[in-house]
Amino acid sequence: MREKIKHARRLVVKVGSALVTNNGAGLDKPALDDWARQIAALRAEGRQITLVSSGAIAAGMQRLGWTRRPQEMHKLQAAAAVGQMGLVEAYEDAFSRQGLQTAQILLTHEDLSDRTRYLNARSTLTTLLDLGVVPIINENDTVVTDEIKFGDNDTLGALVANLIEAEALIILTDQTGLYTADPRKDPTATLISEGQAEDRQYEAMAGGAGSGISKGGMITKIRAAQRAARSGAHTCIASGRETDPLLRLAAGEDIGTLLYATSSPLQAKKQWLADHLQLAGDLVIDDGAVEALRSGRSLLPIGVVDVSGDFSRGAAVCCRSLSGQEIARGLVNYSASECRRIARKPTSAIESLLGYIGEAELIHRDNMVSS
Ligand SMILES: Nc1ncnc2c1ncn2[C@@H]1O[C@H](COP(=O)(O)OP(=O)(O)O)[C@@H](O)[C@H]1O
Ligand SMILES: N[C@@H](CCC(=O)OP(=O)(O)O)C(=O)O
Repeated sequence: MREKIKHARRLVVKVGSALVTNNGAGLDKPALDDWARQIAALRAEGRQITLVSSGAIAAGMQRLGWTRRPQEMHKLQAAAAVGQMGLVEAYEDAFSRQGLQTAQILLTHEDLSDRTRYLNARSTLTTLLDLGVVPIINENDTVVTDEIKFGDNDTLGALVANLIEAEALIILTDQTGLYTADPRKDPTATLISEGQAEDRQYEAMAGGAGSGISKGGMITKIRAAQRAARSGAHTCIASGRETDPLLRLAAGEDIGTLLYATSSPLQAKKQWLADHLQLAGDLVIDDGAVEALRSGRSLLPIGVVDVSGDFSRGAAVCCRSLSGQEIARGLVNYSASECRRIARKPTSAIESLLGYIGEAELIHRDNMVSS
């Protein structure tokens, strides 16, 4: 199984706050130098590496002399603005010593849910990689609101892996991998060497963040592996404090935890749809429509019993069963008010109800992905 990482040509490496800031003590420059050295060696083998780095808030807090992570959004955003400066400066220094150029990319979830901006982000990133530059990505913490945030950088790392169709996502953290329980709380917990990313049993083993400066914890890493697997990327969770973790993983060595992808990759557009963290509204559908969607057919207005949200044509919406379960998500051909008018009606009635001939389907199967 470890051969999967050995043969990966395009990789995303995510490093967490605890590592980058040495548990909040300030930017760990020797650690940054060490990752830059390993990444330079991987580049020299012809691999393309994108780095997703946390640490802006933790570094900003340290620069501002704050010892406790504030609760207020504006203070966190201010700390991120201060810390991001130091973070990219330190990375630029570290990579330039290896003869590599870097580029800073700050993203919000809104950037990736808008199709045009998503495609722009993808072509900029792949151009940078082709130029031999190492992109360094973080969430654009200074402008995000709850509605448009990824929330944690494990999720961001997975979405970036999907965006650039990377073959591997390597998450470096402060533990040697995924354990059967949080090793900080359960000393009998044992390391899991590998398993299927889609295997639901791992979620139950994973707890929250290990320190006050990190955000995600192990659960977001497991979910990141599930997300990355949808585009065929395999995920490794390993310690950033071991000797040469990136080089050893890339050589196929059995360290950390490998959560491998098993299902065939979703088509790129469907992948983009699946990666939407927020949807514009809900279409509640009857049992017949649930069955139609599950067998890969389009959604027709007749199967829709209720519509919630205020969305326009082309928005990404959720299709839910009568019991509230998410069945699929897709790009809708009609606005929310039009959907309400044609819900429960046969396709033949669309023209007389709306006054124009639109698409026969409310959501075409090419624009839909099952959940
Ligand atoms: N099953 C588990 N296996 C390993 N670590 C776990 C597990 N459950 C919770 N954790 C915690 O997750 C922490 C790593 O996540 P986090 O603190 O968010 O780090 P990072 O800043 O690298 O994202 C570990 O320090 C550990 O305490
Ligand atoms: N964008 C934030 C990252 C927060 C975060 O997700 O941290 P972590 O759980 O350590 O990966 C920052 O740079 O501080």
